[in-house]
Amino acid sequence: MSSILEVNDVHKRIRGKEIVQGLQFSVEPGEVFGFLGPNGAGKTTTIRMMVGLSPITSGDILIDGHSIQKSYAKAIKQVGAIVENPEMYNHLSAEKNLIHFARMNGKVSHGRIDELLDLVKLGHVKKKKVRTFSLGMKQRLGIAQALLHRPKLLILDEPTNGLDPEGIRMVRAYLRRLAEEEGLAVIVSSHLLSEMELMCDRFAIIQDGQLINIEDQRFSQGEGRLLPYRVDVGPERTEAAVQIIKEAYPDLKIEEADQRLTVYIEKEKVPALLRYLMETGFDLYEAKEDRQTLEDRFLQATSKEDSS
Ligand SMILES: Nc1ncnc2c1ncn2[C@@H]1O[C@H](COP(=O)(O)OP(=O)(O)OP(=O)(O)O)[C@@H](O)[C@H]1O
Repeated sequence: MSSILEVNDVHKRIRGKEIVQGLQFSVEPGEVFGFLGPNGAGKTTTIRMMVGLSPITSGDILIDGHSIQKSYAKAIKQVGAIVENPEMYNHLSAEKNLIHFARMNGKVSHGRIDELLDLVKLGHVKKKKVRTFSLGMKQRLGIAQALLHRPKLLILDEPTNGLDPEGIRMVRAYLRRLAEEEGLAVIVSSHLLSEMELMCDRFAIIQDGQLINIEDQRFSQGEGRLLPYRVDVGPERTEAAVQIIKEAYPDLKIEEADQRLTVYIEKEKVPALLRYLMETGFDLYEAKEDRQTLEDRFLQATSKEDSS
């Protein structure tokens, strides 16, 4: 499968300051890709380069194989973006707004406009004036607008900014649907970890203009995956518990550290293991999945090395 977006060793320098330093990643059709980083990390600057709003100092960005620098028209044709707040005419209805933007885009059928209004769940209020809309409804209309020309890549800078939890939940739900049903690739930026975790298939963590890590959530979910499970049977009995587990589960990977044991096991098999330990005479002080939260991993990834 060929990537819809390729960011190749992109640098951005403004007045001698390196704001983006060699970013490199790609985004595939049908995935929701997050761009995560603290304030000032360089997310907006990178997104502005992706859509040709800001020149690239060195490196290149390809959209559907076309360089945004050398073949701007071809590249941008595949992009729908909301980088700043979507411009809407408050005195016009949702439908009229889309008709207006459709005219600027060339040919867009009324069918497409209705389809998009339904997709972002505004079909029932399409005749209402935008000034009566909540922020979340305006955001959704903005997304419909960005999708008018059937782009392959949708770019949203902080799409849930200023939304309440219900609004965030809705944005999340239809972005996922768009990616799955239309094969659209979606890039969202945010400084909120919890949002990225819920919304994205993968996300890049950036800090000080550098890519620190790419998390692929698809590998950390799903059946058959071995989870680290920490079991505390009391420090004196840890060694004995390891032996007894090995007898019944000879293939299980077991680690012992700090007088605690960690087994790598499928979630569905955990109750049987715990039952087995209790039936063989062990007390269980604690038994829980030993997975670092995203927040732990993020803090670990972004914590700076002590330079002293
Ligand atoms: N035109 C400019 N001139 C000078 N510095 C700039 C300019 N644009 C951005 N910067 C600096 O580049 C860095 C990255 O900014 P950017 O807006 O891309 O970060 P961000 O990750 O989007 O942050 P936020 O979440 O706050 O929007 C910041 O330190 C910012 O001050």
